[in-house]
Amino acid sequence: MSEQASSIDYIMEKASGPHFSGLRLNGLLSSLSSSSSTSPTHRTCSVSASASPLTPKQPFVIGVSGGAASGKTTVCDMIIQQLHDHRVVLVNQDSFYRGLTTAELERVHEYNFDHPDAFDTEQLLDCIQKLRSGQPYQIPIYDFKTHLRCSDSFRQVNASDVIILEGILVFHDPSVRNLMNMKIFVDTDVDVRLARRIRRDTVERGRDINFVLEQYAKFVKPAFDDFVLPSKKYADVIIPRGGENHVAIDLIVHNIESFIYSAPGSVYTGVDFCKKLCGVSVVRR
Ligand SMILES: Nc1ncnc2c1ncn2[C@@H]1O[C@H](COP(=O)(O)OP(=O)(O)O)[C@@H](O)[C@H]1O
Ligand SMILES: O=c1ccn([C@@H]2O[C@H](COP(=O)(O)O)[C@@H](O)[C@H]2O)c(=O)[nH]1
Repeated sequence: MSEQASSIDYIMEKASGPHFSGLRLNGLLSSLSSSSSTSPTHRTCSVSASASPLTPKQPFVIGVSGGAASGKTTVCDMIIQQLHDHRVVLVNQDSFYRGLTTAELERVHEYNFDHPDAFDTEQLLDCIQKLRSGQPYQIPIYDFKTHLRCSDSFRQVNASDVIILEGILVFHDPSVRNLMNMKIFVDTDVDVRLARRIRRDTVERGRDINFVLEQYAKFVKPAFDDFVLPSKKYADVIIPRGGENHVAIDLIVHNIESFIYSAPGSVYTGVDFCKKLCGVSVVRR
């Protein structure tokens, strides 16, 4: 054990006598949390109480929405990196795209991938419900080049402390949205999103530039205005500039950790949380 960790243990043990009743971490955290959520100026670090209250050890569900190429995946990766002491699973809404039929494939230029009906939301809901109740799930694998799902392989995900659901329309369906304990919207300038999309779709997804621009004007932009932007109002936290915004990401991670450490039935103790605040790595019991 490091010197820093052992000295924190010493301080906490010393404090755990008659004086310790003054440091009830759960109460402290919940009062901090509720005071921040009532103040508009602290809105960026409040946690939504919209999902049903967490039962012991139930995973914390985070929704991350925003326009295509806004930096959602990048933000999720940064959150996951900082939550390295915990079991975190990332679920991409993209994995739940319905594979196109032969007829749809023949007229792929006319297919709207940005409409809510393009996703199998029933299956996505089933996935989040199962993961939330601690069951494993086999997530489909969608191929952006063929517009089909792999018929014989899946991504197996297991029970976790935190579930992050990322996608352009994860706030659209109320039954999915209501499973979330925290909702984040990544807000990136429209020109930046288009420039990134052109690069990604031509380089990584092997698309022709004319197809990308035509698809953008015909489907992506109108669907952003009709479905994605209106769902921004459900967000608890709005991150301007996506992954560049380290301050917002640090605040979010801090808030998630305070919930994990203070959840009823948590495997962590108040000492763990104090260690974490002091920058000491905490190992799950
Ligand atoms: N802050 C950033 N600066 C530069 N490029 C970025 C930044 N964030 C994301 N990108 C790039 O933009 C593209 C889309 O980012 P991604 O995180 O996958 O967005 P989304 O998941 O919203 O589609 C990727 O190629 C990624 O590398
Ligand atoms: O076969 C497909 C499926 C989806 N798209 C586009 O992808 C984006 C959503 O992905 P992000 O990772 O959130 O950027 C959406 O705008 C669809 O238009 C596609 O082009 N082809």
